[in-house]
Amino acid sequence: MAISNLEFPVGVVARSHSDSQHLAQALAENVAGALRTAIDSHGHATLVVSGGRSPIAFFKVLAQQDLPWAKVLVSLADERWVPVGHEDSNEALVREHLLQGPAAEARLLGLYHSASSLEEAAKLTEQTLDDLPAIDVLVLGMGADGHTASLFPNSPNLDDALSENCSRRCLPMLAPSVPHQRLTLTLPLLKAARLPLLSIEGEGKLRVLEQALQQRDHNAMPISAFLNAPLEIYWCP
Ligand SMILES: O=C1O[C@H](COP(=O)(O)O)[C@@H](O)[C@H](O)[C@H]1O
Repeated sequence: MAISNLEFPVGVVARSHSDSQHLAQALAENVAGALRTAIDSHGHATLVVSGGRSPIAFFKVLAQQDLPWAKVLVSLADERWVPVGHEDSNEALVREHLLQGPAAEARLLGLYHSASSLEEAAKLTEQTLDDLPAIDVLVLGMGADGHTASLFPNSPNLDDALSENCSRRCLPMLAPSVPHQRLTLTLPLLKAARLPLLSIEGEGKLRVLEQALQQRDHNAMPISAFLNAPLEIYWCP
């Protein structure tokens, strides 16, 4: 299947790349260009990225881009509720693969807090997010179950997190995979990004995307809540 065979709403652009490395290069150039534009327009830029395994190649190319990195704030769309030293930490992934070389000058706003419960941690993250300016560039990923950020199918709090009127910027979520406990940015904050991008790889995820577009069931496939304009989708087999 090719991504060009899928029917997207007006204003959703899908870009196909030959492989992971070409996707990473094109995505990094687009993100770097948008960060430069943001810095030219308001003096600083805010980039929110996803975790998981897929973004590593993109992070490495982006880290080498010629940018005034000290003017860039990097944060995360979601976090696994594990300390930053843990191998599953999304923040650790960003530190290891993005905040290197020239990009080491960027500031990182992490989401993780140690607390007595996941709910308490999410409240602390909510306070942290007071320091997050409007998002210039958002790079979402998507899991094979149709989750994006840590908006997991059928998780408690999902309805609230996907509501346009959600009063919280961060909510606790439960993933079906280990680590179960997650912190996610909620839909209104994510959807306010000036340049929202979605990066996915593989035939399997393309079929998940197709299903999400057809079913439009946000509870079963939360990614579907984001499949509307404006959105640029990057895909490779
Ligand atoms: O758990 C997560 O999964 C998704 C997808 O990850 P991937 O490695 O399959 O691309 C990711 O977007 C999210 O940030 C992460 O916490």
